[in-house]
Amino acid sequence: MTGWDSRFEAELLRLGVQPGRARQLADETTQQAAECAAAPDSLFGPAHLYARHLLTELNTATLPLSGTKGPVRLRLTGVGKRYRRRTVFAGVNLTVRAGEVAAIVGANGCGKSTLLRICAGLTRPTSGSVQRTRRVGFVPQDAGTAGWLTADEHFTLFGAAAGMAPRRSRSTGEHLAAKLAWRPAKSQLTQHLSGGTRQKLNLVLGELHAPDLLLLDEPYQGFDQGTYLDFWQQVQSWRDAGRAIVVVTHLLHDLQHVDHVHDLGATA
Ligand SMILES: Nc1ncnc2c1ncn2[C@@H]1O[C@H](COP(=O)(O)OP(=O)(O)OP(=O)(O)O)[C@@H](O)[C@H]1O
Repeated sequence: MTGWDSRFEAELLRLGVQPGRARQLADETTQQAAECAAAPDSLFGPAHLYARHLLTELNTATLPLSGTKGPVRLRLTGVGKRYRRRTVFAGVNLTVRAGEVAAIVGANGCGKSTLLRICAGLTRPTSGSVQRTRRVGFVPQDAGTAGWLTADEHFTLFGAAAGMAPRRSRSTGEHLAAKLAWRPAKSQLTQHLSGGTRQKLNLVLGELHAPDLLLLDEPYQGFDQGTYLDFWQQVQSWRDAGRAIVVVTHLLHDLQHVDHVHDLGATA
């Protein structure tokens, strides 16, 4: 067994896969690489990232086990934010565990995006504390994409930041895009994509490195009805794979898909 294989198997075990199943998945993965005459790391990227992706795909993660609670991925305790003398919100408590989806709702301007940025560690709270897992994916409301790059170039760039090999970043990106019914054209620049497709790219980039915690700020703006439904199906598969998800939304019919609702209007 190579170092990559043992790291892959160890990550599967750490994520709660049964030893026999973990060994079987490791064997199958090694065999796949051998068939492509490639080293597993050049084909699949880092072992721990590939283990997480594979579990999402297979929906075989055993975290959380039904009836038991998964580990805490995000905990806000008494979090508040003030801009100068204006209090935006105060005293926010929220705990999201592996395998749970939380929604942050509230009127325009009550601080939903600010709270999500605090969750991501991009904005400092004025009070309270934030505990979060290390592997976080953040999908901002305004796509953080570059108009002069193609989708593939974005995948490679964002993947590299997470230590993923270019080939693996591209194949993962294309695979995730397909789940949103999008097939990126090789040479099309992002500035020529429609708003909804740019938002799909934004979502794929947030998920590319298989984070434990996904923070999504109204991620479906510009999606058509079919893609909107695909998006929620994706959320369900992330949840089943043991990820924690926080979604900012103002669409009340989204709430049927979530485990917790935090009404920020109530804590402003
Ligand atoms: N950097 C900043 N400096 C000063 N005020 C800010 C800053 N960022 C946000 N605000 C203010 O904080 C409040 C909350 O903004 P935020 O964008 O978080 O609200 P929101 O609930 O996400 O709004 P929407 O539903 O319209 O997207 C607003 O009044 C906004 O003007």
